[in-house]
Amino acid sequence: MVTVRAPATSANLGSGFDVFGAALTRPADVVTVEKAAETTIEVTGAGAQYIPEDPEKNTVGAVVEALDAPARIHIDKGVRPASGLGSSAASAAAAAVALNRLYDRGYSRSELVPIAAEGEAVVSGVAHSDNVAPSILGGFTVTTSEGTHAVDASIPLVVCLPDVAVSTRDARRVVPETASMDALVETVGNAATLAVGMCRSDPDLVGAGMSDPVVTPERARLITGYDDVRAAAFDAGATGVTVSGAGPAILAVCRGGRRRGVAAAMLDAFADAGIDARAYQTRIGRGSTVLEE
Ligand SMILES: Nc1ncnc2c1ncn2[C@@H]1O[C@H](COP(=O)(O)OP(=O)(O)OP(=O)(O)O)[C@@H](O)[C@H]1O
Ligand SMILES: N[C@@H](CCO)C(=O)O
Repeated sequence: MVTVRAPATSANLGSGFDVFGAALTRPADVVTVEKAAETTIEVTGAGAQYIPEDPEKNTVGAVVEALDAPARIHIDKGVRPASGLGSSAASAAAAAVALNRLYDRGYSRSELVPIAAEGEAVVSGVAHSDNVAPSILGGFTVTTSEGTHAVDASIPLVVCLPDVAVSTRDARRVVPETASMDALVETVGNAATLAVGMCRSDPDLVGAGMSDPVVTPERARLITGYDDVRAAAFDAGATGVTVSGAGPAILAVCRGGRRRGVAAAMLDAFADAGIDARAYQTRIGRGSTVLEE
């Protein structure tokens, strides 16, 4: 038996659509696997009632297939589905690390990233790796078709999760098919600024580099109260605010000591819009951890 904890993640970070990702210290999924002749999946925890236990429909089932590793699997969800916090990816990441150990497949953490990404194709139609990469490797990650680079960074964050669901599949439909050269130049500049900020663990640079003129404005329209929550976070001292992944969670970058005030301001703004929400005071953290084997 092997048990692995895989953290929630925030993908895109604004300017790095389908490329950037960051592991969060909390929340997390915990997946336990035991060898079995046939794969069965049991799901408990946050939003379990919305998650299929059929291996054909669960992200973990695709990982079992890719590793040829049938197992009795228990998923304890800490990351609510359709959150923008890499819920589907956290389960897939934990399962990839756990099944690799259980069956002694010998893949490196980096080699497990595309394997876990097969699960994302099951739910969103695209095997994007920007959530599974940080959930496995930890830190800030840059993922391209050539592979993933991970950087340890110490950046305080708040993620505010409203009590509404936005599926990645739906949120990908609003992504523009084209962008102007001006928008491209602005985005490249911002993404590069953010990457430098991560290497320096500088929340001012990271926050400034999250601005994105292409995808985020379209995604923000799907989140009731977004503009007010964003403004409230800036007023409380956030250095940057954007949609986390495909939403509806909203990510705020903070300097040390500002998270409590930023979290309270974001919750108040959602409440003013008539929406219940919860806030996680978190930071960029480590990837999947083996808890028991
Ligand atoms: N193991 C799993 N954990 C969570 N969701 C799963 C899992 N397997 C299948 N799903 C399905 O995936 C969908 C949620 O995935 P989706 O990518 O939309 O959200 P997310 O992972 O929270 O978001 P994001 O990728 O934007 O961070 C739901 O329809 C859910 O039923
Ligand atoms: N890059 C993905 C992350 C969400 O899973 C998107 O924004 O659609």
